[in-house]
Amino acid sequence: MCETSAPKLSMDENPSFLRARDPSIISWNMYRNGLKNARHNLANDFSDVTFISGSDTQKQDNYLEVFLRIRGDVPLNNLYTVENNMLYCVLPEGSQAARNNRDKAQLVKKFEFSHIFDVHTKQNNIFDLVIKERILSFINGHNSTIMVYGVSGSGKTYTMVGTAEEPGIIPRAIDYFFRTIKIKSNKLPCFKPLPNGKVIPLGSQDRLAEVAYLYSLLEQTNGLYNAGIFREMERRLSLNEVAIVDQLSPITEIWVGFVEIYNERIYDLLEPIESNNEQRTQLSIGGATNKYIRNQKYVYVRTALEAYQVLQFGIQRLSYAATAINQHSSRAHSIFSVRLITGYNSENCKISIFNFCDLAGSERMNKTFNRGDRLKESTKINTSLLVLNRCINCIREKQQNKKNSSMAPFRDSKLTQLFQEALEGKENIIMMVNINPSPNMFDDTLGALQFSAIAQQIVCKDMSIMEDRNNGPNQLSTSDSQDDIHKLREELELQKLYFAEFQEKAELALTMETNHIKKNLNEVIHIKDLAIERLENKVKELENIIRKMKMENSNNSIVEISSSEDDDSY
Ligand SMILES: Nc1ncnc2c1ncn2[C@@H]1O[C@H](COP(=O)(O)OP(=O)(O)OP(=O)(O)O)[C@@H](O)[C@H]1O
Repeated sequence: MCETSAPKLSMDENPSFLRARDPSIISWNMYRNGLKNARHNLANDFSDVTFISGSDTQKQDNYLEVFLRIRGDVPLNNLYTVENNMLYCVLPEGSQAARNNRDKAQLVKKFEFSHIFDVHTKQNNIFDLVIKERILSFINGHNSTIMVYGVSGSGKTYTMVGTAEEPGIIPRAIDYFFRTIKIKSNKLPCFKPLPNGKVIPLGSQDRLAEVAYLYSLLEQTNGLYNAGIFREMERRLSLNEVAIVDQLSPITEIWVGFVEIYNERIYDLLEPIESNNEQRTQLSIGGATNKYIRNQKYVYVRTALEAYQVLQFGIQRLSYAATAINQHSSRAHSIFSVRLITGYNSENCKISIFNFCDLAGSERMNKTFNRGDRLKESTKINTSLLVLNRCINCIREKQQNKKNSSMAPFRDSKLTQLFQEALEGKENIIMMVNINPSPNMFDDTLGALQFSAIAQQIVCKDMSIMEDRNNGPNQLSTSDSQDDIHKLREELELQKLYFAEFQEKAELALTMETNHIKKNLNEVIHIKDLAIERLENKVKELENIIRKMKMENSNNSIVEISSSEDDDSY
């Protein structure tokens, strides 16, 4: 058995590509320190000289990324305006928010997001901007979670799953995984992921049994129908470009799991359907710090079609119902989980996990008029979302005030127990908040926006997604690229000299008579400007090299799919 949790990276342990390979960064720090000292000593004498602030070049905190998607088929009604990554909303007359608002001058609220996907956004825009880079990171061994949050009917499931014509994040991700890492479609699995993040080798009987289990699930879905839809979707998605993997590890296996949390109970959506047993088995949570779902079933898949069919198998069993807000409303939180096992042998393999978490939507009783089972469901949904809100609030407060000793109530809901590590910023997690801009949903929407405002203040560990891209799928291979890199090294050496000269001048300036300093500082600033220009050129050159590498790889590569510019709906 091999120990297998994806490495958790911090900025210090794993500097990103540029940091790791760029010796000029050391000079940059020297330069920055030099400037700080110079500013400290000289600010009084030369108030007209603009210094670059030390904080400008210091690493910023890495905040949880929160994206907003505004439902596309509902007019904005002049209530919402998007400007860059800001959302402005006018409190509509008659809304509870307007009634509660004591400060009459402040009838507009402002929320900032990592990015806003407005009503014109296509499904592929979200995938390209938010998910693609995380898939590359996942292929390189890092865990990722995406959580969609919002009021009932705001478009969460549409964003996550989508339709046959407009596939959402999960089908696109499935298509992307399998086009990037091609697995032989008749291969038997060698290892199996356990729910606790470990992996076990499989004996020959077990390997056959796993494939038999997959077939038994596929038989129970409307396989042919799904296959037709998927083939058509796959044909259109295949017009989109994917990353290229030159070399696959000898062991590369994909397994998928799918659970729902319904009425605060966890059910496996991939467990066998027992025709004579209506009762579903409830699963419990295990693990001390890293929580997992005990006995969760993972299914081995070798093609995108198989993965898609297993997804559909689970979706058919998800708890949906019609409510006054949404004809097809998810009554449960669902977690579709992809596990990738890579490595060389049983002693040396690792697993990475990508969780797609579609939260059930909050809903007000006075909007849904729910009764009976629906009412019980909404109460449980609202309670678990409230716990999520409280946890987010508490984490934010603790991070901002280290003396704050209050405990976040993770244990109060299954959802927050499972995602505690991620919510605390220790794993890579992003949130997609969906809103329905209809005026009668305003008060509920405002609640979701306020949640997002708090969530984005959570500080996360830096997962340094960037370095994976450069160490992983796109590797330097040709002699041309080597030459280019060699030239860049020479350029960097030159820059180091520039920075050293700059440092020397700055130090000299500090020791001089006041009337000489200005002249020297002007020289220093000139050298600095030159160095910055060179740095900028270097970045451009690097970009060109990477572009060139991709083209070269695409000529020799295992996988190459051309892109089509005129297809913007996929
Ligand atoms: N961007 C969009 N473009 C077109 N239709 C959309 C869009 N977003 C949502 N819809 C439609 O709105 C309806 C509600 O969306 P969806 O079921 O995804 O909401 P939800 O947030 O998941 O709701 P619930 O929490 O109740 O499950 C669906 O019919 C969906 O097709």
